[in-house]
Amino acid sequence: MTASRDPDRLLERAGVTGNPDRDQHFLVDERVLDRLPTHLLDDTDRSHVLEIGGGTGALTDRLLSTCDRVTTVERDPALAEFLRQEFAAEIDAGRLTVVQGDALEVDLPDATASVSNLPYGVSSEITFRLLPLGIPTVLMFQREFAERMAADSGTDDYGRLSVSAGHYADVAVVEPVPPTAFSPPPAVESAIVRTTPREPAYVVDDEDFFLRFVKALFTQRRKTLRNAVRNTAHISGLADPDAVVAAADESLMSRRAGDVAPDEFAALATLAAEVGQGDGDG
Ligand SMILES: C[S@@+](CC[C@H](N)C(=O)[O-])C[C@H]1O[C@@H](n2cnc3c(N)ncnc32)[C@H](O)[C@@H]1O
Repeated sequence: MTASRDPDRLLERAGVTGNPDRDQHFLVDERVLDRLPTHLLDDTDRSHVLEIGGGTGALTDRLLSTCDRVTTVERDPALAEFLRQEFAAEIDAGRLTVVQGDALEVDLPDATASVSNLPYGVSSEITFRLLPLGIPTVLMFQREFAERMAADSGTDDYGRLSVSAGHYADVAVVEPVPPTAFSPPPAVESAIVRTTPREPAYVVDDEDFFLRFVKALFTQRRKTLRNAVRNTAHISGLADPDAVVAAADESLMSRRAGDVAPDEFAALATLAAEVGQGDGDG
């Protein structure tokens, strides 16, 4: 990091205070900022790192020190303009691209990894744009969200978020972060999560159906899958849930959603899409 880019000076130069209504909580704890990129595994390809929510550039600066090239996406036009001025030399050298826009809408580049302090209001939507890219990520989340995402089957926190994330990646909470690390401090605790892409054991052709199916089954997490598949057909859109129950492994159907691993859900969703859609469009 260059000394003139310590987080407080960046905030001062940008002339902002951070607006929680716009998901703006800037990291000001230098140790947390320094550690964020180090949570990428050693063998991670750092040739092009994607940052969502550049803010005033405190993390962008760290990424430029540890990675070859960075693209940062920032929705706020004033902050994007500040980043363009502050980092003009890096932009001219072809090491930084600032994209002004909504990370849910802009085309994301072919990055090799992502390190981001995410806007919490849209962290779920952004995560499910990033994970299908199949790249390693280190992301800051609201702590409760992070714990649900990383939860193992059989625990209270395990749910549709853990299954959907676990389908794409191995997920680990690597560091808790207190509100005092941010300006202004958020009302919630935070945590840094590392995701390492994995090849799902079952390729799900229809991701939308998979996510809808898992969501539906977790609305009945205390019922056996046999009952949950039948009772939630109106949510998952299955035309013929009985056909799914008949075709699926009997012992799996006797278990509850909270005890079923992501790969088992993927296999069941693949089967359900094949045999449970009825004759029509499902
Ligand atoms: C939690 S702050 C992090 C800022 C900076 N990276 C840091 O660590 O200090 C999130 C940033 O994301 C921006 N943001 C909010 N919603 C966004 C969206 N949908 N797409 C892109 N950026 C967004 C905010 O303006 C803010 O600068």
